[in-house]
Amino acid sequence: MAEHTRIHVATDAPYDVVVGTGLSNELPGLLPADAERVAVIHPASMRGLGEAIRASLTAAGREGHAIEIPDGESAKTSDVAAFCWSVLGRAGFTRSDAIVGVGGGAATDLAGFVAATWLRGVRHVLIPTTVLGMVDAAVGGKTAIDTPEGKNLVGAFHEPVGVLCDLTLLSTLPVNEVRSGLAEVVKCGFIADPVILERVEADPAVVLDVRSDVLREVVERGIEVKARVVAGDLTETGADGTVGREALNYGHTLGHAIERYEKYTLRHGAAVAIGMVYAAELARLDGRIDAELVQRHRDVLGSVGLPTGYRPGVWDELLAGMRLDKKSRGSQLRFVVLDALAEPGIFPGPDPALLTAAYAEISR
Ligand SMILES: NC(=O)c1ccc[n+]([C@@H]2O[C@H](COP(=O)([O-])OP(=O)(O)OC[C@H]3O[C@@H](n4cnc5c(N)ncnc54)[C@H](O)[C@@H]3O)[C@@H](O)[C@H]2O)c1
Ligand SMILES: O=C(O)C(=O)C[C@@H](O)[C@H](O)[C@H](O)COP(=O)(O)O
Ligand SMILES: [Zn+2]
Repeated sequence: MAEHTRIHVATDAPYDVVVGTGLSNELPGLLPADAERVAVIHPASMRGLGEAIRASLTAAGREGHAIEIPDGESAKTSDVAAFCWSVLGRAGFTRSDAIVGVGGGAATDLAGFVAATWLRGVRHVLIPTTVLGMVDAAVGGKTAIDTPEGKNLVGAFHEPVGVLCDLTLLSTLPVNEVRSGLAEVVKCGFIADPVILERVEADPAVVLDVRSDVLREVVERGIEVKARVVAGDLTETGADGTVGREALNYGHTLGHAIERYEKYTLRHGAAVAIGMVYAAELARLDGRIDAELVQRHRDVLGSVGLPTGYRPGVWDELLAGMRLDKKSRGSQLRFVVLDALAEPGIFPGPDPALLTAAYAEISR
């Protein structure tokens, strides 16, 4: 397979997602030449990598600052954002300076949010270190922090100027994190690129191997789906009458409610996997898809070790959590569903009895 793949994200401020191995030489070329100061925002567990990037920037004549944030979802808070703003302020970051976000999706969501808000927006490059970050979180410009009321409730659309996906960084990633990332990859399979599903079905074990060409292929296919969708509808307005960017939210309505209910101890991808099976059951009960396609969700997700059901007895709490989903309009819930394989659609305001019946199907 080619050493480097460049996937172009053709939005109004276009950029490339570079996928390959040993990509450290690429960073200087992606950073704006006039950025004198560069802040490297990284989680505590990525201190070695963050410091190495900071040192390489300093050696190349820039003023490098490392900003360490907590691991995982606990980075996505207003307190952590305020800490980053404080470091940038004390170091004198101006509008021509830049941010590099390194880490999983939580770190890149926070780094992107800081870049979006500092001086109302400075340029940033993202270096995702998880499968999920590479295939999804670092691409497309959705940045966010959580509030106690729910997930990603505060944020902005702010695109990076470049994304570096160095596959060698995945060598330390626990297999459960690989599984979580594969949920978003599989999501891209169901909403747009069924070849992804065929690759997983052919050999689930090889897809879980971060050194395999198959993992690389499905990651690249997932990035291509995301790049295509966000280029058509960056800010999720669906203005051309199609489902647009909301398609990428497949499985997330229930998924986000479960994540919050679990206090973020369940991986994002695991929650989204359950949410996709729920959305598939909802679509079947509404007569949109058949039982075979629902079973395909369970089989593909289950084959890579993702959960496909959730506990009974918590429906009311989950329903309350879903009301703050960004696709809701007033008191109406809206779900991304499939009308057929690779044909996503919106199901606005399902009957409450249908919502409960679909939950019964995943919580037996
Ligand atoms: N902005 C978007 O479009 C978008 C898309 C999908 C998901 N997300 C967000 O992404 C987040 C989930 O991201 P995630 O699944 O990457 O989880 P994460 O960022 O929480 O990272 C998971 C854990 O793995 C560690 N880690 C990261 N890279 C590692 C590596 N190479 N080796 C060993 N450990 C490593 C992290 O420090 C963390 O403890 C959620 O907050 C989700 O909402 C955003
Ligand atoms: O990029 C998008 O658009 C997505 O919906 C991708 C999702 O995988 C991602 O988890 C996203 O952060 C969810 O967005 P939200 O708008 O529901 O917060
Ligand atoms: Zn997601």
